[in-house]
Amino acid sequence: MTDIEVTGLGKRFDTVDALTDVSFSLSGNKICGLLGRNGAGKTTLLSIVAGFERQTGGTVLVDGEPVWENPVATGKVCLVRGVGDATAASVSVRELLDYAARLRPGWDARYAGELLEKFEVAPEKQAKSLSHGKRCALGVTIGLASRAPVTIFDESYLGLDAPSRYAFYDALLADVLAHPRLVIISTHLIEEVATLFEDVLILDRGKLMLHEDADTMRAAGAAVTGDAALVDSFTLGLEVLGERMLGRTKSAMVYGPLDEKRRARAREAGLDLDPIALQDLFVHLTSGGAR
Ligand SMILES: Nc1ncnc2c1ncn2[C@@H]1O[C@H](COP(=O)(O)OP(=O)(O)OP(=O)(O)O)[C@@H](O)[C@H]1O
Repeated sequence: MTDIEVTGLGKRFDTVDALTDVSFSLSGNKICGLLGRNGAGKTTLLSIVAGFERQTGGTVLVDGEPVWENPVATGKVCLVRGVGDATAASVSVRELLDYAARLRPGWDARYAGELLEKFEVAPEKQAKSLSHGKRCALGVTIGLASRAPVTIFDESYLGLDAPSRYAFYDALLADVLAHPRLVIISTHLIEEVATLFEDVLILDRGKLMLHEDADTMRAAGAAVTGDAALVDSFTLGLEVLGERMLGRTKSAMVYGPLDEKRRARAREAGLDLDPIALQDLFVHLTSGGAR
């Protein structure tokens, strides 16, 4: 089991503070979601954690070791950024996987082959000549088959079409169950992957806004559904994040804990209470002005 300890992390690019005083720790075998709007600092943070980029302040430790220019620490982290940096290479897919196999002690060649078949990526093709979606598929194949103790997908599956994205989610879940490890998924498209997350980190303008386990986050609000008039009466005085109508039925997303008395009132009124969608919460928490 590998752990990551980030303390007071800062990164300045010329005049831009991409990260400011970010601190958190992750340990245990689980899937964590790193959420943030465009420009929030996700790629910068993950690049520093993987040792691709050097911080300008603070520390990042992997199993107690600083990551910058330290192969002991960086060898434990596999970061797939976008389509995967490696997929731009002028080599065949097969050669690229052979290279990954030499680099990654946990590499599973048979599994990599199965994934290529699943995503219909031809091993003899030049990696950089693949379509954008197939390069994404190759990137996530390298990430999954690396079996690195810390595997990071930085928006790396977003170029996949819907069937391939769901194939990726299924493969990830099955593989993490069979080979437990720490996985970090960075995204701003949350709905599809939200159910995979056990932990959620939200970055906002370079600062860590929230680090919570996903169940606690979902319990921070509720979706109240039922007859529109009854929903309106129930939500009076509560913070409502959004509403949806379907005929006479309304669903309102309420932010803030509901005590047992209120929950009983909802039941008596025939209203349904469900956990709030992570996406709705994310939009609410980070919508303080577009950049
Ligand atoms: N090499 C760089 N030089 C200058 N500024 C940079 C550099 N890399 C990132 N930045 C700036 O740092 C901030 C964070 O960028 P970053 O790419 O980490 O955000 P992100 O959350 O990954 O965004 P997105 O979701 O749009 O990919 C942005 O303001 C960006 O312009």
